[in-house]
Amino acid sequence: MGNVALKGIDSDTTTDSPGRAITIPTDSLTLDKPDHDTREPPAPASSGYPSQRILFVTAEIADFVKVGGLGDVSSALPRALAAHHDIRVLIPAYREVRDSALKIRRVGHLPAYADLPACEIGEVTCADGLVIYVLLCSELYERAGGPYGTGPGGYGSDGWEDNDIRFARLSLAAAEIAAGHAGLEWCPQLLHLNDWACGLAPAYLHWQGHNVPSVFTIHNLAYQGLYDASRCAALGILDSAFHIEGVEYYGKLSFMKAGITYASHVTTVSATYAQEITTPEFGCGLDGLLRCKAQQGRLSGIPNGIDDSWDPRTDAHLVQAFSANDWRGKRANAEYVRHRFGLATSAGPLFAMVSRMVHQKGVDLVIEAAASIVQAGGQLVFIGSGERRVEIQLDRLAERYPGAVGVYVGFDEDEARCIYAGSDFLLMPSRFEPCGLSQMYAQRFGSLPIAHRTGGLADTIEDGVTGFLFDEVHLASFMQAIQQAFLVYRSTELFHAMRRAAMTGRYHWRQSIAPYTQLYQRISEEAGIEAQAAG
Ligand SMILES: Nc1ncnc2c1ncn2[C@@H]1O[C@H](COP(=O)(O)OP(=O)(O)O[C@H]2O[C@H](CO)[C@@H](O)[C@H](O)[C@H]2O)[C@@H](O)[C@H]1O
Repeated sequence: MGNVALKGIDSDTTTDSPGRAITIPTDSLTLDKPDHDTREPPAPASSGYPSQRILFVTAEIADFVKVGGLGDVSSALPRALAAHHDIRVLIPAYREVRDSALKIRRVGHLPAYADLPACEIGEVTCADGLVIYVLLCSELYERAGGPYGTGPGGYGSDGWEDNDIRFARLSLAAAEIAAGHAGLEWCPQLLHLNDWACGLAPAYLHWQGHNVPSVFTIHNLAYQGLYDASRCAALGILDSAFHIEGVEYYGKLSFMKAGITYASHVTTVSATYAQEITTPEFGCGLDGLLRCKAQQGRLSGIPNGIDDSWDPRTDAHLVQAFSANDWRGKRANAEYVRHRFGLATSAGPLFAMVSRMVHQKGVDLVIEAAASIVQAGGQLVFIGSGERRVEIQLDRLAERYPGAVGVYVGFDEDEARCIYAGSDFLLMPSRFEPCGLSQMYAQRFGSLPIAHRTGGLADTIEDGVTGFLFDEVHLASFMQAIQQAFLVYRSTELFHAMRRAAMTGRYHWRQSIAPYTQLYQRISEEAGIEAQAAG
């Protein structure tokens, strides 16, 4: 693949410093493409594999409650997999579930176990037919606040004081349903578990002697569900399981480690992150265990996708629909965002950050870069919530640069969609990023991501084609990428070519069906063989 300076662009406008031309791989360009092309490359066939009954277990789902990307995945992936499998979801019955208009039918009951209270299982059928089991236990789940605590922005175990009980209850419910002990008419053949909140499920299955295969997906290794060892008895965890090859992690009980240790297979949400977490730099103290899983062929990366609702031609949240080559609609969204955030009319580029405002996301770097962006004629909008200290810094930034920096501290998906549609560039200097959905949404909406070359960002952004990547999480490296973005912005033809390339949809959940299906089949066969051998 050759990298050449783009034909027809004045070389002066594509060079920021001697010898540093902005280049674009010629065979990736879609310069002559007439319109936004969302055709997917054909996904590898999954039809040769039998359909399975799968219980997808999660602490959040965008249908009811979403803190971040896990909520999106939990809503979209089971729906995509439903094309091939009988897949149902299990979530706690949070207040938002009870308050929704959907009818809850009581279908099962689970007894108390250790300090985990008895609970009931309700069944909800969404308008599109997706069946969601909800764990009814008002003392644990019906509260004013988020799924993990009152503070927004994290998947942490440091929120509600009884999160160990709340999520052990969820995990045990999943295990009991899989073992056929919940009184449901439906019994899964396989569990698909997500992040630390479900980590104890395969452990309970193992301790209770049930051979049900499970996939444990890591969406973010940094949030581990760590608790004092003295909590084991309350959660029904035997002393004999509290050791280095069980659930013990540097003297603490780790839900994340339980999931990794006892699940049949561990996945994470991009190929690069699957490799990164086997290193001390990204492994959060679990890299040794993860290296071992990788050597056994029990760790893989299956990238996230995005669903059909992310389409600028049809998204009803936007002030005006648009497509590639129809930039009037995109400009109308930019005007809306500028107006909404109190920014001045400007011919300069609009940079955006849509994110949980936490250390992972590198918002400190964006705050550092803000002065240079504004001085160069750019504007910035932020939407997000998270660490209070960061929120205050953002508010100060907006006060310092009235008309050039706008901040909304909070969570609002409709506004987030307008910002992806209205912005020219999305800033994502994440220190690590398991996959990242925001950069895919931005690309689909013609906003070019400027991102750290890590995890899923490295896998989903083509530097100089569909966005910009930089190598080191420090200001100088980030600023180089921002300077490239300014240069491209000034060269309309190149800018529009990159936008078109970014908008050409390549990341769809349909592409995840085959790899998950193949994995489900493999671990089911292995469980069957082991069961026969054991019998
Ligand atoms: N203030 C706000 N208002 C409205 N919407 C907001 C918002 N702040 C964030 N969002 C939305 O939240 C989602 C964020 O998803 P990401 O995947 O980019 O990151 P997150 O770290 O939450 O997810 C983790 O899990 C996912 C799923 O696997 C991985 O992709 C990711 O790398 C990992 O860190 C996007 O839908 C974004 O639009």
